[in-house]
Amino acid sequence: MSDNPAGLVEDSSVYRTLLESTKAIPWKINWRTMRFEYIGPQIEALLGWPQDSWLTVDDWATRMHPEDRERVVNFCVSQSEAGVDHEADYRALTERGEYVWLRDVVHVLRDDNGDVEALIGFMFDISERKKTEDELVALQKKLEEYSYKDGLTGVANRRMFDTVMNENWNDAIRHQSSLSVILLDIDNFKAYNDLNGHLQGDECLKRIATLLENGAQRPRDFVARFGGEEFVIILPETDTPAAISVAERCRQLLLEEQLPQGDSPHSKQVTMSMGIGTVIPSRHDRIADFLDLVDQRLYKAKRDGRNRIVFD
Ligand SMILES: Nc1nc2c(ncn2[C@@H]2O[C@H](COP(=O)(O)OP(=O)(O)OP(=O)(O)O)[C@@H](O)[C@H]2O)c(=O)[nH]1
Repeated sequence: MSDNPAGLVEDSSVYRTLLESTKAIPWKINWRTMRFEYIGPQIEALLGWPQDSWLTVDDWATRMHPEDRERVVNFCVSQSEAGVDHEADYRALTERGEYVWLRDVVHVLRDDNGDVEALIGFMFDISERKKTEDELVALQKKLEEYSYKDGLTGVANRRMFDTVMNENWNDAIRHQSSLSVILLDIDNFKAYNDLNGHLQGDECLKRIATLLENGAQRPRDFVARFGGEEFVIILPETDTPAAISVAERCRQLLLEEQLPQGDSPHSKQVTMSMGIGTVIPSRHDRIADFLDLVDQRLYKAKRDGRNRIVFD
């Protein structure tokens, strides 16, 4: 029987062939001299730098993205000093000036005294994986956005309105400040859709959403789509006269847009009706009651002939 029971090949050329035919790039660094003792020839195909240009750890560190360098070098040095195997992801500079995402998997070798002697490892090209990760992060962000944005108009949706309204309500209780809300409904929008088509109706909703965002100018003012052809504006720290002037500004902006109503018997131009409410809420008041009151005013504006603002 052989004295090599594991069947390990003793001819080092076999190992070399194996190492140099993998996609991962093998390397070895002498920890005392901080010089490369070996790096696989595959490095040239991946990064463009010739195999014999990798002399010291400085060649490794300087060919790293400046944003990754300090973090990765500090991490690898501290792990190596502690004798801990580790991995690090970073962007490596190519000879053409581009960057490739690498994962370095590092194994720490110790001598008989237990002192760190060398580092050996493999570099893996993880660009594809990173790309997928980045795409997933972007997708996740989009999904989060969709969960609080109205898909058609891009302003906040009803769910977001509920959250923001709650925050402002509590804030107004705490500071005993005036909180105003404007509820707006496009007039005769059914007729608009019937006359101009649903797509044109969608366009009209988008333009009105943009215009409302321009009309409510303070940083904490907040516009949301309340549902269908109804929008809502929250105006924190705003009394009734100030809320009326925001509503008037929005109405004015809509008139300036001159959106034709189509061949409608109602009016030549798209208009909207608005209800305004202002409250300095106490702990006993309920948001739903306040919104009901504003809604009643909006419907009073409709009943009184539309294209108007009702605030009491
Ligand atoms: N194009 C489009 N239309 C919508 C959307 N959401 C709601 N609508 C339409 O808005 C119209 C609302 O009609 P009604 O509730 O009868 O009110 P109105 O015709 O505006 O009449 P008043 O509010 O009384 O002035 C309906 O025809 C809905 O189909 C949307 O996302 N896109």
